[in-house]
Amino acid sequence: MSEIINPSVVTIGTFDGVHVGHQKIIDRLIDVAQKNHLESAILTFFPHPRMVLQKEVGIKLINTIEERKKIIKSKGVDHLVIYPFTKEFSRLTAREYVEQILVNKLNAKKIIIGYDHRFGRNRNANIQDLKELGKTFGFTVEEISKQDVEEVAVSSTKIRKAIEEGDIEKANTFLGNLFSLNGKIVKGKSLGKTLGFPTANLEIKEDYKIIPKNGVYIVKAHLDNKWVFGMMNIGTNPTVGGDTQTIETYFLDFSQDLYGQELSIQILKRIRDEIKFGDVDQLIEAMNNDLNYTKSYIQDSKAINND
Ligand SMILES: Cc1cc2nc3c(=O)[nH]c(=O)nc-3n(C[C@H](O)[C@H](O)[C@H](O)COP(=O)(O)O)c2cc1C
Ligand SMILES: Nc1ncnc2c1ncn2[C@@H]1O[C@H](COP(=O)(O)OP(=O)(O)O)[C@@H](O)[C@H]1O
Repeated sequence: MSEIINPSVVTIGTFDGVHVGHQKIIDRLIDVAQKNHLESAILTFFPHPRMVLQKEVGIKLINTIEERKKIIKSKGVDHLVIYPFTKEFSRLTAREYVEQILVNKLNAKKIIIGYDHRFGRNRNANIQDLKELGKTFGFTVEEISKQDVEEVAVSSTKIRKAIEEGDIEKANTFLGNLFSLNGKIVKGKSLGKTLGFPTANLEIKEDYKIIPKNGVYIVKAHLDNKWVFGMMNIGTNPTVGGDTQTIETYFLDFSQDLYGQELSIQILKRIRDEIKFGDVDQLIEAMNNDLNYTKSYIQDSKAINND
């Protein structure tokens, strides 16, 4: 973790999704920073505390740590400080944590924090304790109200649920952005080309990334300096006897080799469930229907966005 030399205003949290509720806190953080001539910093823990303390839960996150870094940077926050959350770290007392991290490493002069934030060994300390420690260490504490905190927590949970149910449009509305999957294009079973629909297989290295419900989706990706639309299948390819989950996209009006490339694929809309067809001809017919549906979606969205 890098140290922040200049005095800062800090907020602490996971910020999973960096959604419209988080955006309000980020706006506040930047506003306080500017008015007080401080640098703005978000302190986040990675791996997520629940990944370390409750491994069995297997939590899924909307953003990988790399995705979160990128989005937060794009919002104009000066520092995203990622502190490695370990069992040893979780045993620091509240005072040790405040002194070692918030004061010595982040040089915090102001801390913006939820009314119910708890910290230190066994989550012993609360916002009142933080205010007291502020008197010793020279920072002040600004509280985020119950209502604002609940809005944020509820929408991260709501977004995860919407993604798991395949309701990408709802997730995108809450995110104020398009949900995306990022990874590398790898070789598949080499069946796609024979079906007339070559598909780029996306390999996501982070096992904690949330994956939408199996099914077919309209997507877009930035390839070769332009936006290309595609249709993505998430599933096990039951028609051709597959059994492991793959994420594969056929890109429209595109014919280049994508193997080995890092791709960011943004998901726009769900089309249908993945189906186990009786034979490959039925699958091809369904893919052609998906193609027609996708083309008319693109036409309509072009009419709306005028691009
Ligand atoms: C738009 C689209 C829809 C698809 N729908 C289904 C489906 O409903 N059922 C299915 O078994 N496979 C479906 N597939 C997956 C094909 O079976 C898959 O593309 C084929 O197995 C090629 O795999 P490969 O890329 O590993 O060669 C779909 C693929 C695409 C691109
Ligand atoms: N329109 C396209 N959409 C997706 N991939 C394409 C397209 N045109 C060419 N490709 C290339 O073809 C590969 C997919 O071919 P495919 O026969 O499905 O093989 P495999 O399943 O072994 O990856 C992609 O990874 C990409 O490199």
